[in-house]
Amino acid sequence: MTYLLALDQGTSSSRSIVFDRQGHVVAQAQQELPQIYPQPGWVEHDPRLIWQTQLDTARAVLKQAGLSARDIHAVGITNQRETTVVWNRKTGQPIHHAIVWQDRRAEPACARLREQGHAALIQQRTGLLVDAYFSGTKLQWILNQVPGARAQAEAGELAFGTVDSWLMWQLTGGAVHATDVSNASRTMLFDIRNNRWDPELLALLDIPASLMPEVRPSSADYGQVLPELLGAPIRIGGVGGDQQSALFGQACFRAGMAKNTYGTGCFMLMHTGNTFQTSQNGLLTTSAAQPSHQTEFAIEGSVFVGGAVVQWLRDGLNAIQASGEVQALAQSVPDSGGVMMVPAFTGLGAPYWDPEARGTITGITRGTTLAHIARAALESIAFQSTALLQAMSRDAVAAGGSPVTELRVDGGACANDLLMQIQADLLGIPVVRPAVIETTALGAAYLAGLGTGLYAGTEELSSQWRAERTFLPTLGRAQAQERIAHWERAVRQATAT
Ligand SMILES: Nc1ncnc2c1ncn2[C@@H]1O[C@H](COP(=O)(O)OP(=O)(O)O)[C@@H](O)[C@H]1O
Ligand SMILES: O=P(O)(O)OC[C@H](O)CO
Repeated sequence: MTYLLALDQGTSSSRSIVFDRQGHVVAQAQQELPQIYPQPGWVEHDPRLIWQTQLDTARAVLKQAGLSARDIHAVGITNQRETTVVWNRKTGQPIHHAIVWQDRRAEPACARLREQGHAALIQQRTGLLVDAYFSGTKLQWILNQVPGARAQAEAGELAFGTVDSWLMWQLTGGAVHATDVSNASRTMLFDIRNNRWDPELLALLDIPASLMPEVRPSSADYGQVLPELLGAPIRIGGVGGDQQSALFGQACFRAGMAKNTYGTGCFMLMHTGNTFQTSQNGLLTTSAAQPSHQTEFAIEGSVFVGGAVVQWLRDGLNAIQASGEVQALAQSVPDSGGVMMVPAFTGLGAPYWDPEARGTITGITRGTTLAHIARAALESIAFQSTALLQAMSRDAVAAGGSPVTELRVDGGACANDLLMQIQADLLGIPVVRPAVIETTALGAAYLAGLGTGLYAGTEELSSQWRAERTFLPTLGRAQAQERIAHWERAVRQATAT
């Protein structure tokens, strides 16, 4: 048998999964990653723990699967994106904690970039809107704030990387300082049409080019895992940012194919083929995972509070004991009884982009119960995702394509059948849940398999993709539109607060 090992380094945990050649999960191991909150709005990780937890799970999963490193054909890496690590090339030690993608400390630097009129250039080159979310201004912050960092950087002593680069450096004992195009596209420093670091943007943010990792396709030779780490050397054959990796694992390889990941937040990506297209509807353009040197793009939108609204029902309202109980509670009523929840706990993301918006629950009457609120909470996940998909479809049509015709889903909350049915009803298109919902890790395994010649091409991967269940819309379009209009009214109320 031939196996692939995916290392999936996420925001809240490090996971390792062994897949067989057909893409079935053979074994998985997971460890929590401690979060560090030094100040309001700041979020950090200890890079040494990122590495340690990842290595521990890789060792654990091989043990669980009863395999040795020699049984593993190749390793694929997928990771939380944008999170920024800077380390000393000689000692291999990080010079600061990793600044996590959620961290807002670079907002003043971004405001300056916007005020100085650089937003249009940045969007043209990188596909991104100027925001503290991306790595560029986090890296700039480290160089400016960590004592001695700038001088060391200018002397060529430091290396920058997103989490994939950091893991590769550790896995190869410092032999490889590289990243893939999909991770690079989240830095706000990468020219996504020409697949290279942009000298003008590096200069604008005052970042010496010597810090930057070499950029390779998502399927490529990324060196070998040191034999002492897992027991034998293994080739690293694939790397992808987690959302692009999920798009790949969902076999969305062609323009117009889209996936939504329902985790803490929701991340929706639509492949746009080889065409670079900036969104006219508040979405981002990003590099898709690229198995070859051919550029491929995606349009992306994210919802900040997705499954997290269910955590709030559990921890904030004590309405349920465990996330999985929300379905039964919400199903105990036929509808939300006119209650509408906009979970703008931390502002609203795409396509609304309102950092000042705050959560609202409207339409409460004497008859409202916790069950109505739970139903409205689930609906809010689907409404927010609907707004993203509608924005994407408008972008696709504006570029001469067609609206999205099917949505593939994954992530923890896609296990909720009621949520998936509500989603299909609102969208008016089939919502398809695959047999393997570990699509992020699967994407990395597939990229590694392609990079090492295990698969002939993406057609073979498309033929391996299997639906577990398809949710078809049952609600009339007029009714769906009425409900969406109600949601949009509620959003206007939440943004007016
Ligand atoms: N049955 C369910 N219905 C709705 N939400 C759920 C359900 N099960 C888990 N969730 C939510 O999904 C999220 C966990 O999904 P996961 O993909 O593990 O997230 P992440 O990768 O962001 O940590 C949590 O926010 C949880 O509340
Ligand atoms: O680690 P996740 O799944 O929360 O994903 C984080 C995203 O990559 C952030 O852009």
